[in-house]
Amino acid sequence: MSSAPANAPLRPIGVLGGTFDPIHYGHLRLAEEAREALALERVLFIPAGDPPHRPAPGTPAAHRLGMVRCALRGHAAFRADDLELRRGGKSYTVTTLETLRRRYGPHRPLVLILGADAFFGLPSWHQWQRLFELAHLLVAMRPDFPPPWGSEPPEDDPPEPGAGLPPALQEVLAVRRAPKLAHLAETPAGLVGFFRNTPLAISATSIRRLLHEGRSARYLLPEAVLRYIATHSLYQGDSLIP
Ligand SMILES: Nc1ncnc2c1ncn2[C@@H]1O[C@H](COP(=O)(O)OP(=O)(O)OP(=O)(O)O)[C@@H](O)[C@H]1O
Ligand SMILES: O=C(O)c1ccc[n+]([C@@H]2O[C@H](COP(=O)([O-])O)[C@@H](O)[C@H]2O)c1
Repeated sequence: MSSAPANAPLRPIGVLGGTFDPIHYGHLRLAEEAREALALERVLFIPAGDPPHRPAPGTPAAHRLGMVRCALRGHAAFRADDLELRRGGKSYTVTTLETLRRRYGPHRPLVLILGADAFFGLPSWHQWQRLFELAHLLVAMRPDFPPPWGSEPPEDDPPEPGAGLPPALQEVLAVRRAPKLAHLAETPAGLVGFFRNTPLAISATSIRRLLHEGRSARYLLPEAVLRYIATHSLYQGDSLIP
């Protein structure tokens, strides 16, 4: 039985989709900081079966899911969710959010967490405008990409959208940008929050490259994931490196 009072506000659910080839500390730290900042009840890590905007991943979906499960073990609020793997076809985020909206009901805040690189490409996503009907967006910094906001504002001011953003995103932000992150917990969907997460210059691409070259990837991803990779002899072939 839940210990929350009957009229307690519904805590938001975080959603972090990715190819996770492999999962690394950039993903995990982002999810942890988002969980803390927004008091997320849980964060769902959703490996894409067939990621829409990139070539098919070199690593089978079962192994990408296996690595996510290894990485999340022991964290009570983090869950691997294989809904996109079970669904088959292109892993459109809009379809995933429709499923989650049915699962959690109309009132629960859903927060789609994504890095600045993914956010810049948003206008090319399948039915991207529908995403805002289904969830909020929390946009995180990535050191190798320009931040989605312009010059760095003083700590207490909300960051302003950057001039380099595609016009379609500027239009969306003019209406939907949340002045405070806390607003994302107050309604089910529709806002965009900019997140001052700890910038970590870690990517799955750089990890695949290190492993392919026989170099160490320690401390870029959990030891349990490195053991999984060794056990299953992953990331040894040329075709896995772009
Ligand atoms: N270091 C990071 N900091 C913040 N966000 C990240 C980081 N790495 C990945 N993300 C975000 O996590 C989500 C899933 O990323 P993905 O699984 O594609 O990892 P990746 O490291 O970008 O992979 P690849 O190098 O293969 O493109 C995306 O929204 C991405 O922007
Ligand atoms: O729905 C879309 O059209 C769409 C287009 C590109 C990316 N996505 C999702 O964005 C997440 C990050 O994608 P990627 O390729 O950076 O791993 C992952 O969950 C993808 O399924 C979704």
